[in-house]
Amino acid sequence: MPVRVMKLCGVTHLIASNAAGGINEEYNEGDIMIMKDHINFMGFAGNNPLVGFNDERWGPRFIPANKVYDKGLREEAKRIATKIGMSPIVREGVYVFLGGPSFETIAEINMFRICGANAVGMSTVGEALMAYHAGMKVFAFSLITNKCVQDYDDDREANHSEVLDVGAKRSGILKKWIGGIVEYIRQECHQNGY
Ligand SMILES: O=P(O)(O)O[C@@H]1C[C@H](O)[C@@H](CO)O1
Ligand SMILES: Nc1nc2[nH]cnc2c(=O)[nH]1
Repeated sequence: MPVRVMKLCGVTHLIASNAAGGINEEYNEGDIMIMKDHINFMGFAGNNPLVGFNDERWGPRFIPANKVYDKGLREEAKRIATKIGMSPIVREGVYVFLGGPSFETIAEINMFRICGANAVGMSTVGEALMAYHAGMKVFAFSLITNKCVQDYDDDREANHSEVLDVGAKRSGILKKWIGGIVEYIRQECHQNGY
């Protein structure tokens, strides 16, 4: 498990990113959504990375999941976003994790919107749960690469090339933002004697 290898190497914080479709109709292509929570839809079907024998050296058998995404890191990330002038594109919301690789049907998107999801994607939740279980602080965000189709009269179709295009377009500002967050984590580790 890569996250556990990181833990063995002394890593204390996980920063995870993903490309995601925007379900919240106020979200625009190119927005960045800080993950404040997730819906582990894969987990509903028993596909949780913590299933199976639990070695207590990694963490306890049963863990709470209401504080997976560290509040202090989220607040700091918003502060840095304001400082570098990117707050107009920064959101905070709930990510729903599906297995893919097909994108969603209109009925699925409508269901997830009603369930409180703001963005949908195919990753991150497994890694976040593993890291939180092992005592690491987790920060995760989604780059909204497309607005999900939620209407049968909308002829657009989700596709991977727009995901890559939006990723390339936002790479500069994301490097600056993540650089600021990493510097904050470095100082925090230093203060805590790591
Ligand atoms: O960042 P991830 O890997 O979650 O990106 C999503 C899932 C697929 O790799 C890709 C689909 O276009 O976006
Ligand atoms: N599942 C899913 N993953 C994505 N990654 C980027 N856009 C999307 C999307 O609309 N749905």
